[in-house]
Amino acid sequence: MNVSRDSKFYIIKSPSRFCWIEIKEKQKNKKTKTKNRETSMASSACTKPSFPSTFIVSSSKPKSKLCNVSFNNKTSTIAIFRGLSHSNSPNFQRSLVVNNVLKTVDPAQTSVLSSSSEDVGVRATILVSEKLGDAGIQVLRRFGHVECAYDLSQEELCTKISCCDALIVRSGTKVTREVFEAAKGRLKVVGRAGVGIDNVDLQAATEFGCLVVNAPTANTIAAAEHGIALLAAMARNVAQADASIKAGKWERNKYVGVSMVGKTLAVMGFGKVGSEVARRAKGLGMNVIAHDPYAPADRARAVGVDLVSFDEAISTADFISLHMPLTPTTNKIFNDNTFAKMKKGVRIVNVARGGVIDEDALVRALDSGMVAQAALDVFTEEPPSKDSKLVQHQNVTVTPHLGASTKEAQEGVAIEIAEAVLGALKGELSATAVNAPMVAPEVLTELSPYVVLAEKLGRLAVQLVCGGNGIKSVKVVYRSARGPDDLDTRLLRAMVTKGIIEPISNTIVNLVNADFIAKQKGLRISEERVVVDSSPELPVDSIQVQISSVESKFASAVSEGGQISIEGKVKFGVPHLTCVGSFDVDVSLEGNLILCRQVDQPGMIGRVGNILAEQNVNVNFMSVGRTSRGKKAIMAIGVDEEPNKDALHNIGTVPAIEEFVFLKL
Ligand SMILES: NC(=O)C1=CN([C@@H]2O[C@H](COP(=O)(O)OP(=O)(O)OC[C@H]3O[C@@H](n4cnc5c(N)ncnc54)[C@H](O)[C@@H]3O)[C@@H](O)[C@H]2O)C=CC1
Ligand SMILES: O=C(O)C(=O)COP(=O)(O)O
Repeated sequence: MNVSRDSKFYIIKSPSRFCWIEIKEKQKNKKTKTKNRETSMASSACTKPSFPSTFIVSSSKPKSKLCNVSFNNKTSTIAIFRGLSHSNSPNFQRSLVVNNVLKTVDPAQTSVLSSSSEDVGVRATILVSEKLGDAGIQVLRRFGHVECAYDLSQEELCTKISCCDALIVRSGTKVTREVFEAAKGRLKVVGRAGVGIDNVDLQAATEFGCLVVNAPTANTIAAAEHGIALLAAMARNVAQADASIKAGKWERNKYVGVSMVGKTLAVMGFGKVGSEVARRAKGLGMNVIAHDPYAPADRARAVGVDLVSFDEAISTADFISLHMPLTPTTNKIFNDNTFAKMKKGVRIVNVARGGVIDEDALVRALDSGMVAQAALDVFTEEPPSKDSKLVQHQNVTVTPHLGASTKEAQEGVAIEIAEAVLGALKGELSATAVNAPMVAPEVLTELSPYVVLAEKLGRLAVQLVCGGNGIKSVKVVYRSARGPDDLDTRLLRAMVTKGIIEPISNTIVNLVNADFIAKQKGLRISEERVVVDSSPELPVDSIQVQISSVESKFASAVSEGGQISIEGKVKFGVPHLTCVGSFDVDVSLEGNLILCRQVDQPGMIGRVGNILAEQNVNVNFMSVGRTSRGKKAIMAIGVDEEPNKDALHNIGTVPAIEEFVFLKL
């Protein structure tokens, strides 16, 4: 990027095809006014209200990356970076220099451009809508343009989101279907800087192909410590006594508490937080039991805790501490019925989610004395209304959702989520994905060449289909020496689906939405595993993609069973096509592919090779498979360039060639 002198002005020149430019609105002050005397517009062929299609900028320093520009009577600072954009301003616009002409770009297109042009290295835009630890923000800034905008209304969030590649939230931002709709496909990842994802519409995220990741471990201890803090504060009336003394009273008899030692604590939800609460409560001399329908008994035994039924837990406990997620099953699981089954005078702590308690029922239970006290960090609606009977109840201790709010936890969560979001933006699979299969890094490394193979086979298979009946049924057959437990095929299935759907629609398919999109398009993808006697070192020996009940534009691709069938293997890390219909071939799946069926006779490779060479098409691989000598043969030719119409026509005129097809990989 040059900013060259022309009279008083500097003209933007871009040696690269694309260059991102960011406009930052600047307040007019005396200083900028002076500079602006030199600023002028070259053109105002501007169709959009505030932005010209080409212009000349001035700069006080030649070759500066910061220039002043004036248009529509506004002064702006323009920051020019080759392939980068950066601004803290919420009012920035992205524009593009193409052949030295500055153009405005529809924000919705920006991700398409960035992914189609690697040399651009465009920085992702990451919106952080709630307070995130600085360490995480620093990590994010190394990779993307980070905008921190807190307390956005739902409308403001929807407006901003269409310019964002990633959104990072805590529990206060409702990421609804509306938000995903407003993102118009640009939003690639939502990062929840914490555990609970009940504020994110996961179904909508999945439908829109947006990955949701969370930071599940960094705030566990903070939440557990807060649970214990509330338990002790409630038992000893700390909050009430504090308020009383500050109100000028000295009520020693009123705030006599209860002891915790020897009492039974029921931990409801024996996950990360629940088990840490249990460990700590045992240290306080409590008898701890737990209820969790999904927790392994040996994990509980290791902490010295008995797993019991829901009813047993709530009916025997003196204290109940809630640590389950808010789901349709746990919604208001503590209600009039369940309070009625509790031991009279029970004390309840909730640092999980407000929604697991029917709050009106809890008020009734408190009023009747069934529940002696409650200590609540979370509420159905946050913040709760000022006159909430529950919050105002004298036997209730409240904190404003502080479970995760320690310095240590917030730094940890911020780094954990920043890394997860950046990984997702780079296209890596996340270990903390909430709406996509989690794939361990070592599994991913092992599977990565097969992922490429799976997508290319899908892409090839769909191009072999002709006729307008639509594809209804696809079968993926994996031949492998490994048993089903040692081979996770979700990723491979998703990539076959991507390969099949993307060439025939404008839908972007990824690991998140593959199954959903397939279902939506009425495409049934079934899988079969065949155990073969190959090396168990390799996860997969071969992948075969079959499309049934369709016609093929290349009849030889139809197997004896009547389906289009192609098969591939990974050889030395490179995906190869190894079988087309009933013909064995061996061609690396790089560049593009020509498949020809011919009468097996000498000189065929040379003839087709010459036709391609005449048109400057480079052959990178060639393989011939035949049924038997002198009969039918399939020639698979890998080509770097796309042959033009003449070349394809000339191949078709070679008398021994009975059919051929050109396929793009
Ligand atoms: N107040 C705060 O600031 C914080 C709140 N939390 C909340 O605490 C809860 C637990 O978090 P983690 O332990 O990290 O999650 P986790 O996923 O490790 O544990 C949740 C446990 O609940 C169990 N569970 C699910 N349905 C259940 C049911 N019907 N009955 C009993 N148990 C059930 C699960 O099997 C799992 O073991 C979540 O709701 C989370 O959002 C977490 C961190 C901070
Ligand atoms: O991690 C969780 O589930 C929490 O509830 C913490 O919420 P927060 O990030 O503090 O809004």
